[in-house]
Amino acid sequence: MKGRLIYLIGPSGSGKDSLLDAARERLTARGVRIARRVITRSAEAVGESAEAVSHDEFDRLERSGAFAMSWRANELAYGIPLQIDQWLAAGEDVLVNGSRAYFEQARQRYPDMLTVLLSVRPEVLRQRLLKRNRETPEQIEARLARNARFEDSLDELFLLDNSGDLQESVDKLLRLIDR
Ligand SMILES: Nc1ncnc2c1ncn2[C@@H]1O[C@H](COP(=O)(O)OP(=O)(O)O)[C@@H](O)[C@H]1O
Ligand SMILES: O=P(O)(O)OC[C@H]1O[C@H](OP(=O)(O)OP(=O)(O)O)[C@H](O)[C@@H]1O
Repeated sequence: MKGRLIYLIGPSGSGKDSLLDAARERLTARGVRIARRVITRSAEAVGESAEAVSHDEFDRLERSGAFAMSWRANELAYGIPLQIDQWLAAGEDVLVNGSRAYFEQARQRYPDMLTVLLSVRPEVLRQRLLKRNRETPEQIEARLARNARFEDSLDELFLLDNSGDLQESVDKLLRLIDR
């Protein structure tokens, strides 16, 4: 039996990384793998949950077929290691921190994927991005402007509002996965 891909998407600052970190133990207990992304961000900014590489190294990995999925956004490149296909083939569910712009390509490759769109009220989103303090104010405005592209353009997905308490969002995510 094949495992299921869970494709978590949402605006920058909606809380994808926070949600995955907070849910990690309970996801692991359910046998859900969390894909570790490869990102061309500094090791310092990328944290523990991803692998930082240079642009050259990223291009080399991409050319050699190391990624099941890869995309570019926000001046960065992101790759999901090919290993997820082995996990799925072995019947394990895999959760990926994905991209809205890559949604159709992901769905073509994984037609049965469960898509979860994390959302946050716009005024809360700007405040969270400013408070996170990882990007410059210009980069934050560019990320907020990017969201207009995706309004009403995505379908067949579950909405998960993360404007409130993070633990409640963890509970909602697990309920969606358990359905
Ligand atoms: N439910 C929440 N309540 C309050 N702050 C949150 C919540 N979820 C995330 N945050 C904060 O919002 C900021 C953006 O979250 P992050 O996980 O980095 O988002 P993303 O990975 O989607 O860009 C972080 O500073 C994080 O601590
Ligand atoms: O097409 P989009 O939906 O806009 O997504 C573009 C990229 O931005 C996010 O990355 P990341 O979580 O590293 O950035 P963030 O922390 O700023 O959201 C998301 O996970 C994608 O990799």
